[in-house]
Amino acid sequence: MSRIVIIGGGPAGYEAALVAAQLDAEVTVVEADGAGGACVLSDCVPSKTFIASSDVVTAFREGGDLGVINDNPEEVWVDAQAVHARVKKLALAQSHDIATKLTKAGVELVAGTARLGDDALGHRHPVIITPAGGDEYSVDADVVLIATGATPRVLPDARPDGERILTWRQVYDLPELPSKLVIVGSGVTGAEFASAYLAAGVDVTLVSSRDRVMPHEDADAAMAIENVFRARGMTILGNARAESVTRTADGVLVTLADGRTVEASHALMAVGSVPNTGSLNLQGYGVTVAPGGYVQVDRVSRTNVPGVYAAGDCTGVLPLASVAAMQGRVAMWHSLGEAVIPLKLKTVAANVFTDPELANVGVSQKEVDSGKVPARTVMLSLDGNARAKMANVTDGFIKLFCRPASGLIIGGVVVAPKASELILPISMAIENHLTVDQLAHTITIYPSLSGSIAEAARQLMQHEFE
Ligand SMILES: Cc1cc2nc3c(=O)[nH]c(=O)nc-3n(C[C@H](O)[C@H](O)[C@H](O)COP(=O)(O)OP(=O)(O)OC[C@H]3O[C@@H](n4cnc5c(N)ncnc54)[C@H](O)[C@@H]3O)c2cc1C
Ligand SMILES: NC(=O)c1ccc[n+]([C@@H]2O[C@H](COP(=O)([O-])OP(=O)(O)OC[C@H]3O[C@@H](n4cnc5c(N)ncnc54)[C@H](O)[C@@H]3O)[C@@H](O)[C@H]2O)c1
Repeated sequence: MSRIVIIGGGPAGYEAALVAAQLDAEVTVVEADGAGGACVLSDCVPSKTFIASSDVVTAFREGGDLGVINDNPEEVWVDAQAVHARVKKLALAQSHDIATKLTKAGVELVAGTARLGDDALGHRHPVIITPAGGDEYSVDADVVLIATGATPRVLPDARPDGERILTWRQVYDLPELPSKLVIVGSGVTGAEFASAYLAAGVDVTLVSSRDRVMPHEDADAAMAIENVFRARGMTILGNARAESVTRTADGVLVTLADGRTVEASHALMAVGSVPNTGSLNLQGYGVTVAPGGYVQVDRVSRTNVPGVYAAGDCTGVLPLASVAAMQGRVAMWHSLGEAVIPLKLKTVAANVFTDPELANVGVSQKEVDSGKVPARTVMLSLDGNARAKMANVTDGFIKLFCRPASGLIIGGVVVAPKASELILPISMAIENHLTVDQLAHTITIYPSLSGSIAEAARQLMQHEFE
């Protein structure tokens, strides 16, 4: 029986553990904070739960446009303590569910921390485990999986204090919503929180280091969302780098590199993450660590040391829960001798949970524009869609990319409410090598937003005859 030790119990670690247990390995997961890791306890699950509450506020505020009158929309307010309590309760419940699943599968779950021991230059790898409140001990593993995730990046002159200068993990401890919030960093994390706080009625200023928000996303989609943000009253400072964030008597002062300053009641730092790899004795053990602290892995999650694998955010491959989970599973299938398909990022769909949402999959507009990927493109606004009109959806579009000659679908972008649910047909089309003709011939529900996906495919068909 193979002895496996997994360091970190987030999606990479716990999904790996379930696969290894299914393959009859003896598995130990060592997790510092709780089953589900940061994904469940402090990052993905809490933020999406918070957003679920802010979406309700938006629905209330916009009801008037559909003839549902709230005499005083300003009276709709967010009880921060109730929302925060719900966020924490839901995260803990999810963590508990995962712990139960692991235990039922026969996985040993140790609350504590672990690191690699001294390199024994053998086939087994010593892992030093320090259980919470207990004495450290060593386990010799045939296979070790490093799945330790990442931690919010801290700027030297903007140190979070948990009161006024916050990381995204600390916001749920606030007794009330900020009266004025400045969010530093307009990547996916910054944009999601900016959208949610704005909806919740907070005066939001977003400090964006580039000329537009979400610089890594599709430019049309990011601009569409930026326009919604501005129309709803958000202040967005473009080409602005925060140099420092300091406390004032009753709030914070953000100083930008160009000398501008912003005062607010609170600052939320969303300037990226750093991998949790500093205290694992990786270098001592001979595991290659790339610049930035990421563990270097191949597409089956192997490090350079046989028997030592790594998965998830600590590898920097693509920081998504879905990818972390697949990297973890692939590591176990590979190490336990199962047939395995190396990780493919081509069909990974991602979604930004702003309002509206932004989902994408496959090739990007940037790759098409640069000539790297030859493709035909169509971008179809949702404003002609009957269902969108009924629901008063005024912002959004569907974008499809296909191969010029064959019409094979190779990518797509959706900006819409619940874009996360609308991207699946495009992902399935890419995964299953479908053409725009095949998508166009699929009969969709009328009226539906997904009807616009088939309509976009029809438009790409028409191009073939031009
Ligand atoms: C605000 C935010 C929102 C996000 N929303 C989404 C989303 O909607 N969808 C999505 O797909 N992705 C989302 N992500 C990304 C997603 O959270 C990560 O990709 C995912 O958590 C990575 O999983 P992981 O298993 O690698 O690490 P983690 O979930 O970070 O888990 C790693 C765990 O290992 C523990 N650990 C570290 N060192 C040790 C040690 N030495 N011993 C024991 N334990 C240790 C850590 O405490 C942590 O609990 C979001 C990220 C952020 C920051
Ligand atoms: N919905 C989701 O799936 C979801 C949500 C959040 C995060 N994530 C994952 O996490 C990854 C990281 O996203 P992120 O937004 O946390 O980090 P990021 O690194 O993508 O963005 C951080 C931003 O902060 C900016 N920045 C850095 N220093 C700054 C400064 N001094 N002043 C102003 N701006 C500054 C950077 O230029 C960058 O644009 C994403 O790519 C995504 O994979 C996913």
